Amino acid sequence: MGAASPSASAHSSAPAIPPPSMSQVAALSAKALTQLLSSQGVPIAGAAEKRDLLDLVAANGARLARLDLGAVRSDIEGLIGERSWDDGSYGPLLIRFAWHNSGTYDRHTDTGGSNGSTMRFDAEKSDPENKGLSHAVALLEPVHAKHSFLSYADVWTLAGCVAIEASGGPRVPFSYGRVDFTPGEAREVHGPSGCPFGDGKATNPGGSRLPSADLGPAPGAPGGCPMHRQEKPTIDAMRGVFDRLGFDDRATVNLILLGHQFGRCHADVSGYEHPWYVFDPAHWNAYEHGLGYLSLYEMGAGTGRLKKRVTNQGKRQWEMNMGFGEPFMMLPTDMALWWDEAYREHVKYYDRHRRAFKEDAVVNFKRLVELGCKGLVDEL
Ligand code: HEM
Repeated sequence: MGAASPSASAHSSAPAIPPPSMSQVAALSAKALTQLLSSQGVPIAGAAEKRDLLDLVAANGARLARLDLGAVRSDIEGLIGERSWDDGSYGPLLIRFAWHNSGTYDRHTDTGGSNGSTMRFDAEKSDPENKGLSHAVALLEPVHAKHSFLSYADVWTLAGCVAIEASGGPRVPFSYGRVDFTPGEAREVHGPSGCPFGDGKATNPGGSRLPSADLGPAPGAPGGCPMHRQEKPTIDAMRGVFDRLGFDDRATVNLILLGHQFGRCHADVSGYEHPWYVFDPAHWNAYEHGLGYLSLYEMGAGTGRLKKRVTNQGKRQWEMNMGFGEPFMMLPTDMALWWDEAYREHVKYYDRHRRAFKEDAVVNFKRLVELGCKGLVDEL
């Protein structure tokens, strides 16, 4: 995945905003259409069916502009700085939530992803990889109740974009128009469970389509052989998941480094412990203030100072204790970005090109949260 093309950001004057196309509008729910029309002062009395609303949109096309989601963004932002939660922020939880909603996409079947908000259904809700995310669902419920012209799928996804920016990262532009599947629609797409869950066994033994952080050492790998061979099962599976999503190695590295500069692991959620970036886990930091991931990897992985430890929950993680209280931690999949030669080149590239890291992060996160979504409309 290359850096954002300069031409995309180099316009000096604001481009004219075209109204949404009819095919984009047709993908909106009746609620969203009502909101769109009301926000532009179009009287909707008597328009009972979606068909009538679409007729009104067609008749008033010139008056329709994109929706301004500023009020939704600021309501979400208002929730994020919660002092009593972890490191004083719900940001990392919301970023992980948006990624887990989207990371189920399968480009081979064009199923999964954030569209449908299938994490409302039991199988995906109780996927062990999604443990802890019910807090995010509950947190965002009032936001959806207040702005119910947006689907859950849109609110959950927008929250991840807002969280990146509210945590000191770049603005991730958002496009809306995801729908919430009814149980019947979800079963039609995914079978009895109604979720993209259960068919990920090749990459995650639990059946989740999300990546497993550790599949254990390769059976029969001789002790002392290079780590990329010893940990081949985990590396092959994570590459398999990101390929299924449609991301190459560079985008994979970019997305994991983006996500795992924020937040922490929780013994009672995943069985792993501690933050990736001890100094300030609630903010975009690793590439902003000197000490990037490469420095961490070089100090740790490169010199053998990241030491393997098995947590009380039986999870293998790598830690470097620099005497700041908590150690820096790495999951086996994080270590894989150093162990695997192809991934490692991208880690090194981003350490030297930190602006490209940020630009790519915006492009890749937006792409991630739009996988499988059709007819989205850019917010104003
Ligand atoms: C191989 C891929 C990945 C694996 C195996 C993985 C695994 C994990 C695990 C085990 C946790 C700890 C959960 C807990 O104990 O609370 C976690 C947390 C987190 N992940 Fe990932 N992850 C991956 C990729 C990503 C990506 C691509 C993003 C976003 C772009 C991301 C964002 C986060 C965030 C922000 C947290 C912290 C959550 C919190 O503090 O509550 N992860 N991840």
